[in-house]
Amino acid sequence: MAVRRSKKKCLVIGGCGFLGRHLVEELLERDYTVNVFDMRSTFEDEMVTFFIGDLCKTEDLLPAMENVDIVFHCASPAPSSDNYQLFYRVNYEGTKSVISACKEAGVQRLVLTSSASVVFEGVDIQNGSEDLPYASHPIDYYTETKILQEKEVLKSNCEDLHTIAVRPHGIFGPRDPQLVPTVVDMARKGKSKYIIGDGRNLVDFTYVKNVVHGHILAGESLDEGSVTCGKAYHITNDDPIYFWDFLSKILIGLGYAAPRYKIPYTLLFYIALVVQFFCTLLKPLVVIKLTFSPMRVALAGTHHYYSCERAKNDFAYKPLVNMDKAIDLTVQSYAELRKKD
Ligand SMILES: NC(=O)C1=CN([C@@H]2O[C@H](COP(=O)(O)OP(=O)(O)OC[C@H]3O[C@@H](n4cnc5c(N)ncnc54)[C@H](O)[C@@H]3O)[C@@H](O)[C@H]2O)C=CC1
Ligand SMILES: CC(C)=CCC[C@@H](C)[C@H]1CC[C@H]2C3=C(CC[C@]12C)[C@@]1(C)CCC(=O)C[C@@H]1CC3
Repeated sequence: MAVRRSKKKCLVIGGCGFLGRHLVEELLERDYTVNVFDMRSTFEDEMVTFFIGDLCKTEDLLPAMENVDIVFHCASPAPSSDNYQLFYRVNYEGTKSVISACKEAGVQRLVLTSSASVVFEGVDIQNGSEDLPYASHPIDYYTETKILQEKEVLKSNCEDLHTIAVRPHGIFGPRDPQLVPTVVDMARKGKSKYIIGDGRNLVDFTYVKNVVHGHILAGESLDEGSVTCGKAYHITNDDPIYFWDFLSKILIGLGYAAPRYKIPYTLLFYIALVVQFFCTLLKPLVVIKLTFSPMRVALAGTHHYYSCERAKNDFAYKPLVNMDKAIDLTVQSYAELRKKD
């Protein structure tokens, strides 16, 4: 008689990262058995089996996929890196390795963490649905390879491997290495006094626990014949907020002053483009990290918020934590970044 496993087993690729580790914690809460695959180790948990390797190598992935029901692929190089080769290798070629490893190991469900930015070209998007076309001029290399990656995952959906792409936007929460630390760094350097544009551009910032909830529901939905197979889904807080109100709440919560002085969006965007051009010319001699890259200026000065109706309809998604509570929990978790008197 075949032995029936009672618990579902999953693998989180990128499980030592910000989103990945929150996903691991919630999967354990919901009684899944969890494997983690990552190229680095950032925490220990006796309930988790860790595999260290490079996702671009199928042979590294295979041992981690043994008897796995659902693979969550949420690994990527940091978006702030400017290295096209790295993005292409990990996000595109690496994702193809993940797909072949899933097929070879007999995994039936694959959930990709994509990004809502795959449709963003630097111009306003208001309540955008998943039917928007992919950006024909993506705002950076990261986004360009997230598009390639998502296309590959969705087209590999077949009878044996059911795939889905979750598109979060602006993830924040405890242990995020990117958003809150960057904003605080800017404040400490006196660069957070300015508002780009009129300050009334609405944006999705999504609390990490809501993103995790969306991923788990997406994975659970991938039954044979489900409408969700081969599709992309926005996962948001379903509560767009003025970009500058969000930043102000984080800054004030941590004891810093809110941005006050308005700079015209178009002016700053073109300045950022020119500065980026000179930085590229100087790259062989010196590497300069721009605080106001054209990508950041575009993200800070335009509307970009998305509808999550499809996720609500197809797998009953609804955010678990509202915006005020999410900001509060996030601010409380960053005691070390609080302004010292
Ligand atoms: N942070 C955000 O606001 C958003 C993130 N996303 C996506 O969510 C996912 C997770 O992002 P975060 O948790 O913020 O990033 P993170 O940088 O905290 O985690 C990514 C993890 O991937 C691992 N990784 C990278 N290359 C690898 C390789 N070759 N082999 C094995 N592991 C590798 C890293 O070691 C890291 O632990 C990414 O796919 C990202 O594109 C999407 C939308 C917004
Ligand atoms: C210009 C300024 C005031 C920037 C400070 C905040 C930024 C560090 C974040 C604001 C929006 C964020 C964001 C991302 C990274 C961090 C921000 C630029 C992503 C690019 C991360 C990866 C994605 O897939 C899309 C995100 C969009 C929003």
